[in-house]
Amino acid sequence: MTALHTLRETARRTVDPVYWDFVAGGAGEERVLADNERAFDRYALLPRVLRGAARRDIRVDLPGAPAAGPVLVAPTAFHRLMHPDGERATARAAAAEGAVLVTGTAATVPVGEVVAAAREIAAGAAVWFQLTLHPRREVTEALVRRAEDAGCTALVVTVDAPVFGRRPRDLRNGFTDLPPGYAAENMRDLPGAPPGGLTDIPMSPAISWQDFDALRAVTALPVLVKGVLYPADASLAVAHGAAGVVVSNHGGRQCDTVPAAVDCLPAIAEAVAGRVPVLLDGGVRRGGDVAVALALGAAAVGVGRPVLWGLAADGEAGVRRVLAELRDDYAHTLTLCGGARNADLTRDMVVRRSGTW
Ligand SMILES: Cc1cc2nc3c(=O)[nH]c(=O)nc-3n(C[C@H](O)[C@H](O)[C@H](O)COP(=O)(O)O)c2cc1C
Ligand SMILES: CC(C)CC(=O)C(=O)O
Repeated sequence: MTALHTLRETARRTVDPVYWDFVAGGAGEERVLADNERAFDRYALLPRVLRGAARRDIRVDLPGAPAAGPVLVAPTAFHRLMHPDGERATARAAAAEGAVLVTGTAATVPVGEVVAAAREIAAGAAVWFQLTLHPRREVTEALVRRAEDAGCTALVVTVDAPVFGRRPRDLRNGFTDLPPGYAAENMRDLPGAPPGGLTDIPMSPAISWQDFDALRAVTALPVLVKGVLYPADASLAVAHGAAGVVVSNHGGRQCDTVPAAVDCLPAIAEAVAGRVPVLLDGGVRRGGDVAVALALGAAAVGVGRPVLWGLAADGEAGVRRVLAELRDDYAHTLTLCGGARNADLTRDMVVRRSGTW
């Protein structure tokens, strides 16, 4: 069992089973959830040798995060369900490990406190804000102002949630709202918006690129688009001024009939053609997965559930262990593949693992 899997099992024993199901589960029959991880087993790396790769540097320049580590904390809702310190602990851990933290609309600690917690650990810590666009633009704008005032350095707009995914575990458990004392704090007291319960996260199928353009008009922050699987949508995102594209199927929590995230990466990297960074999340569980994603064209990867395992198992220290393990395992894999820099991992080094055709 890897270090991450040990933390997962500790978390499973620690967390209320209803909250565990919320985190661990996915939409429908959880086919996509399973496939995100399994897909990485279908790829193998062909190492290069004798490349004189002694001076390793795995940093990457991302929007609002120069010299970031290649593993980001993907935005996940309601960290206080995992640990009383919630997003505060996650922020401190991410800052300590040099990882970009994406906090967001559904955080249970207000964004100002999250950024302050990160900056207490490292003055230059980068925190991005995940935004779910509200059909009423003034609500979105008020949320953006909160993120800007807090000191977030980029926005990440989630585009794969026009409606909430149908998640059988949550339906069976009756997990339809947050327990008393917990709220999506950033949604509190917004003009005309409801008070910040689970169902108050604004999801609307009416949102379009026009809303995206309207968002860009009210902020100077770089805006990434998260949840793209269709290559032409990645091109559209670039055309609409996106600063980055995140290939993601929302960790298998939305549509249960889409491909594994990593399988969508090459076509999107091709469509974007280096104009903006392409990121990937979904199923990343080891350094080799990070290496495969980078070789297939990702500039960096996000991790969702493993961070929550670490948080539930051991708070800030647990999240640090997860991020350090993935970073160090990636760096080790890079060296084993003859690379010193992320760019040394190239697409021709990725092959199908035998027996998985
Ligand atoms: C419990 C949980 C909550 C999530 N909440 C959000 C969210 O609020 N906004 C969002 O864009 N993505 C959300 N995601 C999706 C993650 O950002 C990410 O796409 C996914 O977790 C990556 O897959 P992984 O968990 O296999 O690493 C959530 C995922 C989980 C597991
Ligand atoms: C509360 C939700 C908006 C969080 C989410 O995106 C998810 O559970 O996948």
